Amino acid sequence: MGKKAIQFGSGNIGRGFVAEFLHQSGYEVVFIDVVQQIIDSLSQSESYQVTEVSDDGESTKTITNYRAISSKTHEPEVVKEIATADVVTCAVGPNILKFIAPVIAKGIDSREGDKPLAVIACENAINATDTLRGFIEEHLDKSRLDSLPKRARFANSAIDRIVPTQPENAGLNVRIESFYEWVVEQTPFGEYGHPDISAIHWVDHLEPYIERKLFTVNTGHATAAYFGYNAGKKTIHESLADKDIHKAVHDALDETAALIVAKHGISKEEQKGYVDTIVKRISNHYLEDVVERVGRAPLRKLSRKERFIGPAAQLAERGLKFDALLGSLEKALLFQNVEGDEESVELAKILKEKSAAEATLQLTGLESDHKLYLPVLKLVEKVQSESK
Ligand SMILES: NC(=O)c1ccc[n+]([C@@H]2O[C@H](COP(=O)([O-])OP(=O)(O)OC[C@H]3O[C@@H](n4cnc5c(N)ncnc54)[C@H](O)[C@@H]3O)[C@@H](O)[C@H]2O)c1
Ligand SMILES: O=P(O)(O)OC[C@@H](O)[C@@H](O)[C@H](O)[C@H](O)CO
Repeated sequence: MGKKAIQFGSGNIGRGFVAEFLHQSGYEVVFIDVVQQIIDSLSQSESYQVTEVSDDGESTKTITNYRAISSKTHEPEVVKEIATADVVTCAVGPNILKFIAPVIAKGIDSREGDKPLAVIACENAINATDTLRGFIEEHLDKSRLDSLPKRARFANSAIDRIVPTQPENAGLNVRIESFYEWVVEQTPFGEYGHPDISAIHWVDHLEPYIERKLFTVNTGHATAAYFGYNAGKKTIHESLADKDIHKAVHDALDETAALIVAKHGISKEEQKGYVDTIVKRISNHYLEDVVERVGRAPLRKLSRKERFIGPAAQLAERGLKFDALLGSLEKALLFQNVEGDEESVELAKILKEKSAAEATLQLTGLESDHKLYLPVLKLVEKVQSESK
């Protein structure tokens, strides 16, 4: 039998990145989603195209050898597929992991244990696979937990490729940037060895990679999005063309660079080169990446380990500067009541109805004795008083 991968989430990253590389490595891909329209489109087509766009022009790859199943209407089929798969990946969003866990648990429970399933969550979050594993374990047959390592192995990953919201008439086709990075822990696979997926850079320690990615690409991206949104810009490219926003992004990335250099032993020169590449990437005008996509789900982005509070808290602990990150945070707090974004509506409600202390705790999870707590509390008070 050929190699089979189950991909939860057939959205931008699912189709445009994960499935592309699974396909390239010889896997049949079974997409699992809950949106019937996308299941139908995938089921009724034999191929779709992934087009890389850059200054060097366009280059298109055709993806074939896939099927699609709805976990909403056909859960038993999904369980059967997982029982005989080599790999489970997901790109559904960090808040959705708890919803896909029960069916993955059933699939793992129905495996016998000749070779473990490789589970790799491909989300923008620190240790998303560990989070998914925690939810899966809540649903596993407790009497068989001893044999879990023979039935499944779990590896954290860092995934980087900009896949913007696609034009409405694009169908299944995806336009993306040519750059990509997919880094995954290899130690969890132990004696079995990691799965054979050509795009992946396998490492023993993921933290430097995931923190560098989240606190550079995503901190810079989100800073451009929130400043841009508040200045009436449409895209990230347009935002970065504004010299004040460009400076705000660089200032924030100078601060996160200080953390990355101090914590992970990456040289200043290497980090500077990385930052320059990232700013060039997020400025890519071919991508038409709208500020609402990049700023989406502000409650997740404001949380304790995420792209602003995560690095700012660590900088504060080290006695290093974090003022520019506070500037980004202020703009993020103003991303309120954005059409189609439930979290932005909830953010507005929290800031309106809660005291500054309650809102600070709920939004950021910062401990009241943390060095970052008071500066953030003051910022929350300022945003609240200016909104009145
Ligand atoms: N787009 C990017 O540039 C990019 C890059 C790197 C990482 N990521 C990360 O990848 C993840 C997905 O992002 P995206 O941009 O592809 O989002 P997306 O909204 O395009 O895709 C998410 C998909 O998950 C599906 N889904 C939702 N609930 C589900 C469920 N219960 N079961 C199965 N499928 C479900 C949705 O229907 C949708 O098709 C996020 O964690 C994001 O941070 C995105
Ligand atoms: O996906 P989010 O909501 O965590 O962040 C939005 C963008 O910054 C993100 O999708 C980037 O495009 C991506 O992380 C690039 O690798």
